[in-house]
Amino acid sequence: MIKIEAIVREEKMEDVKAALNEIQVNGFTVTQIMGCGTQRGYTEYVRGSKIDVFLKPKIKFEIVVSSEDWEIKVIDAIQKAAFTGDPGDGKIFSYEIRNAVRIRTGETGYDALQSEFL
Ligand SMILES: Nc1ncnc2c1ncn2[C@@H]1O[C@H](COP(=O)(O)OP(=O)(O)OP(=O)(O)O)[C@@H](O)[C@H]1O
Repeated sequence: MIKIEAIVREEKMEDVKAALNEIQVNGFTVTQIMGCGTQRGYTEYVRGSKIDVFLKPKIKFEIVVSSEDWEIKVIDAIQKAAFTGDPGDGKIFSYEIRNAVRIRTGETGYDALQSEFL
């Protein structure tokens, strides 16, 4: 099993949700987070006042899939949906995970994922 973490712009949350629904991934976690990338430590003017911005609000998606084919499909969908071409579009990470458990049934591993599409 592979976990994909995608950190995207707040305003791209609905587009990414729609893209995941489109490819029939409906099990995922969304969290409001703060983060910084290469834009770290720049200056912004808010209502005439200068502020040093370090962390910016972002949205994190977490999706666990059962195969590399699904990993590619999910990453491709997120990349297209979250893209603007401007700095700060975000990052996608993926890594292997050891196990999953469906609490209701006790199923583990692949069986614990939503088997009708993964
Ligand atoms: N090396 C990293 N480790 C963990 N999280 C990271 C890392 N780099 C970026 N992030 C997370 O990704 C978010 C988005 O990063 P950001 O888009 O600014 O990346 P970037 O590499 O600077 O891209 P860009 O060149 O498009 O600005 C950050 O706010 C942070 O939450």
